[in-house]
Amino acid sequence: VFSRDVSCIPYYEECQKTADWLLSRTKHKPKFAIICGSGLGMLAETLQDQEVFKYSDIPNFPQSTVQGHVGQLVFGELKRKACVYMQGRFHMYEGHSLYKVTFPVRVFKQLGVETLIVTNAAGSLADSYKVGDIMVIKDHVNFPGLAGYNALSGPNDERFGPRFPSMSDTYDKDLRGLALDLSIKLGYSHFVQEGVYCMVGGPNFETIAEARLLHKLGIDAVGMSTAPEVVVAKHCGLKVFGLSLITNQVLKEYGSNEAVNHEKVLEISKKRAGILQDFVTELVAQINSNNTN
Ligand SMILES: O=P(O)(O)O[C@H]1O[C@H](CO)[C@@H](O)[C@H]1O
Ligand SMILES: Nc1nc2[nH]cnc2c(=O)[nH]1
Repeated sequence: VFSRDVSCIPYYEECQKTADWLLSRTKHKPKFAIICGSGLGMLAETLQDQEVFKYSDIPNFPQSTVQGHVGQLVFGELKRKACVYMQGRFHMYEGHSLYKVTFPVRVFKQLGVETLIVTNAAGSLADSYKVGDIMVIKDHVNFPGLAGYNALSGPNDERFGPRFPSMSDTYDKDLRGLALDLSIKLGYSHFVQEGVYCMVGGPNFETIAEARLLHKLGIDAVGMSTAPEVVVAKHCGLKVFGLSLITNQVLKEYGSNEAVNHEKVLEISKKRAGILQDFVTELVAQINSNNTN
């Protein structure tokens, strides 16, 4: 489940075939790819001149199985910048190999994408965060990766990137700075934070003891995605920027009956998607006007 089946057709060629299939059907040449987190598919709604491809029609693409993840790629223009949105991501807990989870990122690279923007729904461990806050991801802890369940496990294809990629500067410093400046300009600074995201395997939410452990480790927000996509993006030379929407507080005390569930996560995502959409739209516009890209 966790590493790729090395007996399948060559991975690079497989990604290229999918990229070529898409390029022959869309007029857009995206420089930005945006992955929509749980319940955040509507981020793509502001795209102009849309072209939509269902995952079930795209060669080699996995299928979405989680509620709140529609399962289609949407190409279009945001402030005249060509973008591709992934409405529905793949998670390790769905049973996809990490090679499948990260397949779209490598396809994006072969489409000519230069910047990957990841979004996710996450629970907060930081005491100062509130439900509805947006966290600019400064760094991550890839728990499955640390335990050997890494999307880069298996033979390394140098055409994607090096065997031992550095991850010390993964979330682009300039883009983080730009986002924090933008949050002030947009009047968002009272709910925009910067912090560390942690990926756990899921699909269960945290026990109290696990929540306390993550809190002690200095983690600000926890979810079940993002790290594999980001690791693969960094490996193949994409710029990375990430936003977590805080959909719930992770319980750290016994005796509460406030337990989180996926429906509550989706409810908050739906409520805050508009704000996240504006943030991403303005950021994409600024990246170009500031020549940060
Ligand atoms: O990370 P995304 O896909 O936003 O979704 C998060 O929300 C779901 C749990 O409600 C999990 O899939 C978790 O990873
Ligand atoms: N692991 C985990 N994933 C989430 N996704 C949204 N909220 C949460 C949470 O509290 N924990």
